[in-house]
Amino acid sequence: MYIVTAHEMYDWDRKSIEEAGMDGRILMENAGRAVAEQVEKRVRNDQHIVVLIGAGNNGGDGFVIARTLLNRGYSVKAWQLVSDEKIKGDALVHKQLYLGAGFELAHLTKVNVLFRELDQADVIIDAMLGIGVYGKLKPPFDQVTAYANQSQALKIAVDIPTGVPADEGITDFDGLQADYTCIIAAPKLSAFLPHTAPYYGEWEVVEIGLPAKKLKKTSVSLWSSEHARPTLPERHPYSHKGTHGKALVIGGSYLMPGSIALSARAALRSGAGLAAVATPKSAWPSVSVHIPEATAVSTSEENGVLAERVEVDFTGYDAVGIGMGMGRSDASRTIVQQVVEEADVPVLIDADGLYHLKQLLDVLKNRTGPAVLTPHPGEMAHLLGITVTELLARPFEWSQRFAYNHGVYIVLKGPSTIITAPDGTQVVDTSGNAGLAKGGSGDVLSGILLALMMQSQSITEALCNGCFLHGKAAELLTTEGHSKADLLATDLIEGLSQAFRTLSS
Ligand SMILES: NC(=O)C1=CN([C@@H]2O[C@H](COP(=O)(O)OP(=O)(O)OC[C@H]3O[C@@H](n4cnc5c(N)ncnc54)[C@H](O)[C@@H]3O)[C@@H](O)[C@H]2O)[C@@H](O)CC1
Ligand SMILES: Nc1ncnc2c1ncn2[C@@H]1O[C@H](COP(=O)(O)OP(=O)(O)O)[C@@H](O)[C@H]1O
Ligand SMILES: [K+]
Repeated sequence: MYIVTAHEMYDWDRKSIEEAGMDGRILMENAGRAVAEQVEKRVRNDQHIVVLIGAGNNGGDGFVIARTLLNRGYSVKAWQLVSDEKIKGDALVHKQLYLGAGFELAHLTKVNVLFRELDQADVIIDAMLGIGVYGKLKPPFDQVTAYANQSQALKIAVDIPTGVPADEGITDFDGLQADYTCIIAAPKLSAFLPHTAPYYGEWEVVEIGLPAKKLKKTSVSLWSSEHARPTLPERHPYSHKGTHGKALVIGGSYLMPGSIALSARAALRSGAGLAAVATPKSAWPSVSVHIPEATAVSTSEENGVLAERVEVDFTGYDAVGIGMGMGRSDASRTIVQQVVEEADVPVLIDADGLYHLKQLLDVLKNRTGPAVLTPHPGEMAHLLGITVTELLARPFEWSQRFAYNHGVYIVLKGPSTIITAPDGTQVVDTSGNAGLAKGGSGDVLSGILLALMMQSQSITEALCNGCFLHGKAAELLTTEGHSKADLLATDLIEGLSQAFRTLSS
């Protein structure tokens, strides 16, 4: 499923009408009816519904919704919040159809009268403003939105909650806090941004008859189980351990042996044929106890951390992961540099490896083999030299710029993880839940990604599937047995079995 900007949405709409001969009035009818169907699933017909209607096409959808629900016997009061001359085009056609059907329309004169009505409402349908919003809400939308936000009624937004921008980059806005948003035709970028996504509540996308072929291929899409199922690595009956790849993970330290153990174990649980660990000798006993299947690479150490170079031949491995629990000593930076310069196989850089990478960006640019960076927002902001707030206002744009300029893959982690390829194409994975907000989850993800990178044709697919399995494992574990509070990274590794089984069945 493609994720669109407001511009891409308008472009799709325009081409459907101008090139495919679609009629905007039919699209509006389809949109309103599709939303009404979703409303019916959530609302009983003894509940009182208030539909708030604005000036644009979002308001036009509101007229269709009100008419459809009234025809089906629901108790509905439609409120037009703007003056008559502001209702134009397709919205005016549907206003006339609404009135022609003999239904009553209330006009806003004094906001207090509307507020008394909202006090009586069980359900508020927000058809005030859609993707055409610009700037902060003007009266009466600002007051009505603020009042609705205080209401206990179920709030259902049409396409996008009023006031919320469709695109990234706008942080100063007042938005309607919806419980559920019925998105028209394609999810907008803001459904995946940490500062705007919470306004949507739960959401779903409804199809309204826009010709799929008229949507210009957008650069962002959404990953789902339908993509994961056919692209997950298969295990051929005659395969051997070498077929599934030998991973080398470099990291860990005397005081932080856990991270590298989690990564190595997650890699083997995700199908890697072999895993070797390069960690200080003093850390190895604590690591190996958690992962007897892994082998150790001989290393030298200084004060419990890896010293200078690791004496390994990278050509003996199918992928290298570096940084987990490695520490931030100068010596560990030289090892990150060594890996970036010398390992031609795909390299995944995480955690302390990313900290060092900030000083190695020129080396990174000159690298020819694939590189995958797996930052959380703090690490990504550090790499870019900006604040986390600046990053999160435009995570798609920043990731795209960095991936393109440095020729790397980026997995920007979060509730909506953004996977960016060096050519700038982006995929969003929304699997997972707050059970993952605990130290160690990221180390597990690195191991999963490493294993899938070795077993997949496409690195992007490997990264998308890895994030999806990680999130799915958390979802399955917190549906049965675990809670989001008690879930540990080690549980997540064991939960991978169920995630793999669910996706392959
Ligand atoms: N293919 C499509 O794109 C379709 C879109 N539809 C609906 O149309 C919507 C987009 O329609 P429009 O482009 O008319 O946009 P809106 O419905 O968001 O209305 C924009 C109008 O609202 C006013 N406005 C903008 N910012 C404001 C602010 N800050 N405070 C107060 N008023 C403000 C302006 O008068 C502007 O013209 C979508 O969100 C969707 O609900 C559907 O009708 C069906 C088809
Ligand atoms: N609230 C959340 N909802 C969904 N996923 C989350 C949430 N919080 C964290 N995650 C996921 O958990 C992982 C955390 O990674 P990271 O911050 O690097 O953790 P650590 O390095 O401490 O193990 C990422 O994959 C991230 O997407
Ligand atoms: K709306």
